[in-house]
Amino acid sequence: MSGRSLLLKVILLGDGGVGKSSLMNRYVTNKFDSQAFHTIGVEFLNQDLEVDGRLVTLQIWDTAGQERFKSLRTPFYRGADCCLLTFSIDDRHSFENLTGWKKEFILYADIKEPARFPFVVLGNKSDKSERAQAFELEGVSIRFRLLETLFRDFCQPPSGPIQSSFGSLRVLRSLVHAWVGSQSQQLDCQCPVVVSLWTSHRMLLLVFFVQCTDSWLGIWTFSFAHCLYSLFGYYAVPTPCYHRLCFQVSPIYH
Ligand SMILES: Nc1nc2c(ncn2[C@@H]2O[C@H](COP(=O)(O)OP(=O)(O)OP(=O)(O)O)[C@@H](O)[C@H]2O)c(=O)[nH]1
Repeated sequence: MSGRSLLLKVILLGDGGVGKSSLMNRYVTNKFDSQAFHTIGVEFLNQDLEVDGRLVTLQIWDTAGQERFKSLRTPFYRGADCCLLTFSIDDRHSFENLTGWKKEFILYADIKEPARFPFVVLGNKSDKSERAQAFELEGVSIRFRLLETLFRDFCQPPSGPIQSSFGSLRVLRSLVHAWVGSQSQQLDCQCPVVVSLWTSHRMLLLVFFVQCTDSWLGIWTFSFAHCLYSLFGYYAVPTPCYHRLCFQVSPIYH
């Protein structure tokens, strides 16, 4: 391993109770507290990773999702390298609110080119699939229309090759690698991908890599996934491989 560590600031945003603190603690300390309290303001933990032989320190900032803590969390958005927009799959509003979270982040982090900024959407609490299925019955397409809107919104075709402030998407991929373990080992692509993965404690991650060199391919991929879901109730997971675009099909819930 070479050189000094590269520090990467990652911000977790999302409604109160979606599980941001739990995600962070699970990732860094491998602990899960079913009686977790609401965060007040912000907290952060560091996690070291090795990426391509280089040491990267992820500084993960967990923020308070409740509205009353807005003024306490927003000053910490500046300087972020990546924003993880988190929702709970059993709470549709937490998903609908992601657009607002994204706007808040762009404003307070003073992001000049939002279309080039790496946002990742995480859907947490996959173990609560029964409630999520109730949403399905309420209106099957609502959630996916939202996903599509969000995806399109995030996936404005960039004007040039992606140049994130920390070099490349490799670091982000490594974050997801570490997060979801061995299942994500094939995450090596240059296009936006929609991934659904279960972690060891059954969190579903819907990960949208939205900064990419070829957005149109991503939109096509997403449409394909959407079609599969509409037709068969299955979600297509492009096994991320840019040159040989191949698909695994997995049920979105258990
Ligand atoms: N069933 C289930 N519960 C979870 C999961 N992740 C978190 N929780 C629970 O959800 C509750 C809220 O989790 P937190 O991690 O505190 O949520 P938060 O988003 O940090 O909330 P704020 O601090 O208010 O912004 C806690 O009781 C957790 O135990 C999960 O994957 N499945």
